[in-house]
Order: sequence, then C-alpha cells, then structure tokens
Amino acid sequence: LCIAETCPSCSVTVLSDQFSPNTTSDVAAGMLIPHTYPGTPIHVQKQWFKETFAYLFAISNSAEASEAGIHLVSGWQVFKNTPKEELPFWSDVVLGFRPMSEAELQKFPQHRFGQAFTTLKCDCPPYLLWLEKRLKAIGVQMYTRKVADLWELHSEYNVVVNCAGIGAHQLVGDEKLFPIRGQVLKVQAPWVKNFIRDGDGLTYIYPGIHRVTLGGTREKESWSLSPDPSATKDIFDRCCSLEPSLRGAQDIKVKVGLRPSRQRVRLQREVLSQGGVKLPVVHNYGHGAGGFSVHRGTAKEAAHLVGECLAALQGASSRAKL
Ligand SMILES: Cc1cc2nc3c(=O)[nH]c(=O)nc-3n(C[C@H](O)[C@H](O)[C@H](O)COP(=O)(O)OP(=O)(O)OC[C@H]3O[C@@H](n4cnc5c(N)ncnc54)[C@H](O)[C@@H]3O)c2cc1C
Ligand SMILES: O=C([O-])CC(=O)C(=O)O
Repeated sequence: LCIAETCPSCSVTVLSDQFSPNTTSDVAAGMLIPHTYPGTPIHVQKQWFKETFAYLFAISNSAEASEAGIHLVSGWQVFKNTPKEELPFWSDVVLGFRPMSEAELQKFPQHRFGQAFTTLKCDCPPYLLWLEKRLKAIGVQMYTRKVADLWELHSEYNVVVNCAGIGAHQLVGDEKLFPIRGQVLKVQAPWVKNFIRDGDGLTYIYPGIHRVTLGGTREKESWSLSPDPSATKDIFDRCCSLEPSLRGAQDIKVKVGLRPSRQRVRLQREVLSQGGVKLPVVHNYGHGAGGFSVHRGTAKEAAHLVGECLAALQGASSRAKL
C-alpha cells in the first residue's frame, strides 16, 4: 500500500500463498508497544515507531476507525522489580506516559512498579481486510501464489519486494531468521477495558473492539503451529492472576503464530543476477515480536528503496539508449 501511495506510476501486484485470516499478522495482538531489535540503532527504531503511531492515530481519529479496527487503549505495564530503564525509548511517542500511582499499583499486589500510558491497537483480521480493501480500490492486483524462488518473478516484474515474514527462511534461505512461537487466546470479556502487560513480556491482556487477546508464550526455534492445551491453561491462569475477573471470560479461541525473528529487520536492496540478467529486490522482513508497532515506518523505508531501484533502472535504460 505504501509503495502504491508513494509511487502512483508503479503497477503493484501482491502475490501470497496465504491471505487474511491465515497469516502470522492475524494471530498478533496488534498492540503498539515496540520490541527492541538489538542490531538496529534506537533512533531508527524510534522513527519507525513514531511514523507508525502517527499513521494509525490519524486513522483512529477518522470515520474509518471502526472498520479499520484501530483504536486507542489505555492501561498499565507492571513490573515485579523496578526495571533498569524506567523510561523506554518510546515513552514520548505513546500518549500520557507516566509512572503508576500507589493507588493504581494496589490492583497488582505482586508488582512493585508500573507505567501507565495510552497507545493504539490494531484489531486483526479487520485491519488486514481494510488494507486489502484499500489496495483493491487503487487497482492493485492480488493473487494467491507460492513463490519458490524470487528469480521465478524476473520475467514478469521489474522490482520484487520480499515481505514474506517467517516464509523468508525458506524463500531466500536466511539462516539469521528464526521463529519464536507464540500462542494466544482470543476471548469474550467485554468488561475488560484496560490493557495489562507484565514487564517480563510473557503475560498480557489486550482488549480489542470485539475480543480480548490473552498472552502468551515465546518459544524460540519452535515451528509448531498446533495449539498446546497445557500452554492454554497456563496463559489463562497467568492472565487471571493479573485480572481475576477474566475467570468469567467466554468463548476461548486459541491461536498460534511464528514471530519472524532476527537481530534486525532486513530492510535492504539486493540485485539478483543470472546470465547477465538483473532483478532488483527490496527485502522487508524479520519484524519479530513488533511488526505492528513499526509496520508503517518500515514500509515507508521499503517504498523509498523501491524508488531507488526504479531510478537505477531508469538510469540503466537511458544509458542503454545512448
Ligand atoms: C502471538 C503473537 C502476538 C503478537 N503480538 C504483537 C503485538 O501485539 N504487537 C506487534 O507489534 N507485533 C506483534 N506480533 C508480531 C507480528 O505479528 C509480526 O511481527 C508481524 O505479523 C509480521 O508480519 P509480516 O507481514 O512480516 O509476516 P506475515 O503476517 O507472516 O505475512 C507474510 C506473508 O507472506 C506470505 N508468504 C511467505 N512466504 C511466501 C512464499 N514463499 N510465497 C508466497 N507468499 C509467501 C505469507 O503467506 C504471508 O501472507 C505478534 C506475533 C505473535 C505470533
Ligand atoms: O509482547 C507483547 O506485548 C505482545 C507481542 O508483541 C508478542 O507477543 O509478540
């Protein structure tokens, strides 16, 4: 979408073996709370987050908000021990960030410190379906197709953008990319209005427009997409210990996704070449546990790289004409 918006003369086609509701992005809670990529400078990560927050904040303030599944949500991140970094890098991007008061902390007898703030949440699948609708409205073609090798696209397209998430492990043989399996529960508990996240990153309660996401698990290098019943019970018990009213939650659905994890997001140009024929590629994958939090910022950077590929192609074709 970002490419089509920034380069209206481009004809964009989306190829994917799965669309919503069968992607990792459909499993995510979609909360805008960044995760840190150790291999990327903090100022870059902050810029990605700021751009994403501004983009979604504008949607949340528009008449599209409900259909797009974007909404503001206030709540608390609580810690059993005071964290080393009391002010995360994103504290001045979310709204109203402040330490929790003693009165608020009384709700969490096992926790000693906490941060209160308002952030945004993308409800999935509605957000993905809204993005698809916008793509179709501007004439972008979408086809179900599994790509075995990026080179197979060279005769049909001038530039290929690789946004395959964990699929990039196989597609481009990236050994630096690994799954961190995550299991969550999506439940009916409409009385839960505030988010609660344990600062250890394992347990969270994220109310959406229709359902509440309860998390979670983080299992490095596990490729299994089957729900684990013992993890379901464990997640539910941990969440009930933070918010006892969840014992009354109804209609518990279990979802599993593989976070496409990497030391840093791969946002990079590469030129593939075979027998003198060249295919410019832009990679944009490896968003790990924080893809929603930075998606618009990284998309803008990927769109900029696509612009560079197009300029290089135009330069090459005018040199060829000379
Ligand atoms: C349990 C859980 C909770 C999460 N919660 C949050 C959260 O609260 N906030 C947050 O910011 N992030 C969260 N995330 C992380 C977020 O889900 C990911 O970072 C994000 O979804 C990655 O998006 P993506 O588009 O790169 O990958 P995907 O959503 O997996 O999309 C990749 C697409 O590429 C297609 N594809 C792959 N290989 C091929 C191929 N060879 N040929 C054709 N198509 C291919 C796939 O079918 C898919 O459509 C969570 C993740 C999990 C698992
Ligand atoms: O950690 C969180 O708050 C939610 C999340 O991004 C994940 O489970 O990957």
